[in-house]
Amino acid sequence: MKILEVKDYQQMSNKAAEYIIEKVIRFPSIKLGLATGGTPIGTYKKLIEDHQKNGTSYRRVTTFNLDEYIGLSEENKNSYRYYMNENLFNHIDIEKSRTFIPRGDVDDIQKESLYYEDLIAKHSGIDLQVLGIGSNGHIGFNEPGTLFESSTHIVNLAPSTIQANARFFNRVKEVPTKAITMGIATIMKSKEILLLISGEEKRETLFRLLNGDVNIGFPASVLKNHPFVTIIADEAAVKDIKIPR
Ligand SMILES: O=P(O)(O)OC[C@H]1O[C@](O)(CO)[C@@H](O)[C@@H]1O
Repeated sequence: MKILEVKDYQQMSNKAAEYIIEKVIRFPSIKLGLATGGTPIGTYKKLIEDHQKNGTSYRRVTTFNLDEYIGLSEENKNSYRYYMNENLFNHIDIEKSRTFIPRGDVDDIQKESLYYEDLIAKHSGIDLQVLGIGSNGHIGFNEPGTLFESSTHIVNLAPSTIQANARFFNRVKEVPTKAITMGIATIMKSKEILLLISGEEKRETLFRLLNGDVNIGFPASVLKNHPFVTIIADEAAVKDIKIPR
């Protein structure tokens, strides 16, 4: 894993956006894996700014999002489809028909999981997957204990994840308790991974990632088995952590 240390959230967002833009310019038909949550919002802002200023085009780009809450329709303001439209897709020239997010509001979620996994495979996989990380080490919505062999599946969200995500809802009771997520094996099949970590509250998470062993109790540890992972972490997250070189 390669680690790029930057000053703060803004610098992390700038660097991540530069990283993505460079790939999109070099490979206009790139397949990007995208994340939601608070972490990538600044990165998406920079992508929009660059698109408006420099005209970087996403016309031929295909995107696959990691996850979606079960029970929320695409129009629901807390759905990840709504988030992606609002924070990125509505402001760049991407073809909406090439932006894929698992559906959380269909009757047969099991079928949707198989369909989504198959869809990614049919597109020959993801070239660059952007990831955030939960405090408990979750990637996508793969909570501790998820098998590394897992493909797209349904999960029960950990109480700590529900608490952490309650800030986006009016009340904690409104946070869905289940989600559909790419599995760990799905994520690991991506050719390259860009992991973003910011803030003091993620310091222990980063410490465990860098210094702990690979085990299913801390899902992100699997990334140590991937040949091309770049972490962009800010000072608040990295502070006092000895980075193994
Ligand atoms: O970026 P945040 O809001 O800290 O969330 C971290 C991770 O948790 C999730 O929001 C899921 O809980 C992921 O989508 C995200 O990568």
